[in-house]
Amino acid sequence: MSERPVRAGTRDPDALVQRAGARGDPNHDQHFLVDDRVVDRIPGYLPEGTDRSHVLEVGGGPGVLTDRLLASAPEDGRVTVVERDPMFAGFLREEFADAVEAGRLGVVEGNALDVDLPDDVTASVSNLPYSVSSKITFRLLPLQIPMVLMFQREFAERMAAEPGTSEYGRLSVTAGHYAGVEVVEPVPKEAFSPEPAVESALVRLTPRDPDYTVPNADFFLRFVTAVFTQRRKTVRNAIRNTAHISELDDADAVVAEADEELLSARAGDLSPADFAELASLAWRVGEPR
Ligand SMILES: C[S@@+](CC[C@H](N)C(=O)[O-])C[C@H]1O[C@@H](n2cnc3c(N)ncnc32)[C@H](O)[C@@H]1O
Repeated sequence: MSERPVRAGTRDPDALVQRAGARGDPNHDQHFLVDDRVVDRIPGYLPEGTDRSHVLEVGGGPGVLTDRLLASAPEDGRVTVVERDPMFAGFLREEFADAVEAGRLGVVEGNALDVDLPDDVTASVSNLPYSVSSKITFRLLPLQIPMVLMFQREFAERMAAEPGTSEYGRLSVTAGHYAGVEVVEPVPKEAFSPEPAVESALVRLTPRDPDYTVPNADFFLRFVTAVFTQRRKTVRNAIRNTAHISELDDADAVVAEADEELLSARAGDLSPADFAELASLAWRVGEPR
């Protein structure tokens, strides 16, 4: 049995998994980082100048990332880790008992989708459970904090995609509404145990105001989602065909007033600002419910 090291930031991933006494269960999104070169780099991907006084980690597992986050926090800084699996939540409390006692680590046992989150978190660094990574991300994005999150690689590339590329879509526009999105490191399957079926990537999300304005953010996101469900159609037809999703009573009024160039394009060619122009018009004349 390996000893628990005293200094944060030095715990060996394999030893942690061993001490936790349980293998990761892929059916519960449990793929643990075991390549310490990758883990060591992760906290450094937060944007320069990030306030690290209270970092949120979603999905702590056996705590290899928790360990690095505690090590990279300022002396009076805190880490809160949310973990759904009671066995791993209990292990984290025990393994990091010193940090818990000192008030530097809080372990919240529960589902990150609905558990109360502390209202003073300043950043998030997480190796997310992939089956709910989108929902968790869109719960965190409105907090407008810098984040470094691990995703399935394909998902990460869709989030960061530019207009006109095949990866560009609903995800790129909606995530980009809250943050600048950059893929900072592709991570191979071998960095995890058990290995996931897909490749992964680390993404940096830097909060920012978009370079356009919209009268209602929820409606904008709904409108973008609706139009992208018909990405092969012209925007004109997509707006008409998806009024039930965007919840517009008068999609024809939108089409009658919109710019012809935007209407004859496909969704994948519109910039976020183009979407904002159309959504603003739809909000004004389309009788949104
Ligand atoms: C990919 S593992 C990451 C574990 C650890 N941070 C690491 O990097 O090795 C995801 C963790 O999230 C936990 N988890 C799964 N679904 C969750 C949810 N809805 N809310 C909170 N934690 C969840 C799993 O039990 C697992 O420990």
